[in-house]
Amino acid sequence: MKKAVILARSFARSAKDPLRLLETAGIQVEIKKDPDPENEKIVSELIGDAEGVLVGMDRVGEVVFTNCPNLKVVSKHGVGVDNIDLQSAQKHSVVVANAPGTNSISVAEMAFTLILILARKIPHFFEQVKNKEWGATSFGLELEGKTIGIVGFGRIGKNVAQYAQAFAMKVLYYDPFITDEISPYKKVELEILFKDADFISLHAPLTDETREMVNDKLLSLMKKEAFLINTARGELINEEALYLSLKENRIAGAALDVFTHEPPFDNPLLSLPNVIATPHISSHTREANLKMGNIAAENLIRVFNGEEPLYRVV
Ligand SMILES: NC(=O)C1=CN([C@@H]2O[C@H](COP(=O)(O)OP(=O)(O)OC[C@H]3O[C@@H](n4cnc5c(N)ncnc54)[C@H](OP(=O)(O)O)[C@@H]3O)[C@@H](O)[C@H]2O)C=CC1
Ligand SMILES: O=C(O)C(=O)CO
Repeated sequence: MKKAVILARSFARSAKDPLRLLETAGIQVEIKKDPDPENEKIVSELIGDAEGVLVGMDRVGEVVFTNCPNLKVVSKHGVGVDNIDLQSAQKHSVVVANAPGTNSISVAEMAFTLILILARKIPHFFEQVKNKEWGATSFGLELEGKTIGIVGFGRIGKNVAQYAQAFAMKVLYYDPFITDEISPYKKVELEILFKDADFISLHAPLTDETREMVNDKLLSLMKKEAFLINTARGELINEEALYLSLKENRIAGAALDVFTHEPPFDNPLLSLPNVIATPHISSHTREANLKMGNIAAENLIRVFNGEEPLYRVV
């Protein structure tokens, strides 16, 4: 009987159907809690002699591939595969698969939720009510007529653009891999996007090109009233530069679902009054969790059966 270890945290919480898929396929499933997803040694120990692993943000690199020679497939419970060393996987002949599109609605809805929360200063007013202070102490903003800049115009970015259009916002996007204009949106250079947008939402994958793409130079182009929203990956931003921009009120605020190191409990960004944060939960809805789980399970089963996964990365 082939064995698969499940490390993806949200899978373990509500994965009735995907779990049934795996068990019906005759796979021995072990659900384990990963206490330190960035530590490859621990990840290796948890995988042990299993042939398959279903991961969330658990780091899978050379250490894991070397320590787990039985491993045949790494199935990502989600989209971004930046936590998996793809070159190393190829070197060790391990298949990597992911679940594109399964969480794009949830993440786009989350990004837009954060935009609305920032625009209407919800955390500030909630604190105020809890402190028994009633009435408006400051003004929010309407979205109508404002400009949103979307970095990375893939599945999630395009959903965010649709929502923005429904709010009568102007939509700018930057994506070097899209050559044609996608009407009614406007493709622009990254610098123009940072200069002109009132809200900037990041939706690019983490790659060598995008790592710390949001640096001091780009941040310095932003309007003083503009907000940055990141539901993609923390590493897209140089966090030190962002900290200074926010601390010196050179930009209005930021909403961050993701950080360079997670959990970010010691991250100074969390001490700033103009930052709101969530614990990497943009895809955590019942609907997306089920879709991610089913595709991730199906990918694993297919590779175990000697077939192509639905979405092979390498
Ligand atoms: N917080 C969370 O819980 C979640 C975070 N995510 C993150 O969001 C990212 C985007 O997801 P999704 O929209 O589904 O992915 P997609 O692949 O559909 O979209 C990403 C887009 O960004 C483009 N891109 C690549 N490089 C750059 C660059 N240098 N600058 C700008 N754009 C670039 C891609 O082009 P091309 O396709 O040609 O490479 C693609 O069009 C994921 O990679 C993941 O890291 C995703 C889900 C949940
Ligand atoms: O799908 C992804 O890349 C995620 O980050 C899911 O949490």
